[in-house]
Amino acid sequence: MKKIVLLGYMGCGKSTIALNLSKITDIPFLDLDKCIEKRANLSVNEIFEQHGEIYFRKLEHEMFLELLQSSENIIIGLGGGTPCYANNHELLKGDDVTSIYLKASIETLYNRLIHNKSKRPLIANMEEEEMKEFIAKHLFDRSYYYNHAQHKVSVDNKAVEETVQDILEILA
Ligand SMILES: Nc1ncnc2c1ncn2[C@@H]1O[C@H](COP(=O)(O)OP(=O)(O)OP(=O)(O)O)[C@@H](O)[C@H]1O
Ligand SMILES: O=C(O)C1=C[C@@H](O)[C@@H](O)[C@H](O)C1
Ligand SMILES: [Mg+2]
Repeated sequence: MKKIVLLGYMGCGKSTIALNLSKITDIPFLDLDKCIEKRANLSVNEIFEQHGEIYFRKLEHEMFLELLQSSENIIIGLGGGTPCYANNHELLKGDDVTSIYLKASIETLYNRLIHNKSKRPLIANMEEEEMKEFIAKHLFDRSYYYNHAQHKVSVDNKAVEETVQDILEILA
């Protein structure tokens, strides 16, 4: 069964785009972070605080494998870091997988994340200036993994509907 996998940096719009794509295609959407939270019965923040990031990355890998192995068609919205750990990037090229990197500039990411950082443990406690520098470096490191996606869609200056349309063209 087919899996449409959306990936990219925190705030690039994976959850928002996946939800909209799901409504149009009638393919169910599962958010990997939410699946992990449900399994652990803790929020992502609480998992980081109580068990540490390595524990989170293990859960994340297991849950990603589980979703890929399910017998349903699903849209999977990955966590921002998912492709960068546990060789998860190699899973982006699987036979029944269509993986799409939602590519956003540092500017776009900063402008979105600055209003919405409390639920993202990696940036929750950062000052504005520190955050911009962090995003720039982090995105640079992570791009190698994100670029293993089969397709790339730029999201800068686009409405949600436009990005969804770009994805529908890839899927056609
Ligand atoms: N195309 C868009 N135009 C404007 N704002 C958007 C767009 N897509 C998403 N947003 C906004 O950007 C923020 C981040 O989006 P979203 O939570 O979907 O990102 P994400 O990639 O799932 O992040 P995370 O990795 O942290 O889960 C949200 O507040 C959302 O409303
Ligand atoms: O970019 C990251 O490493 C993360 C992104 C979020 O989706 C969560 O998976 C978690 O906060 C880690
Ligand atoms: Mg999300």
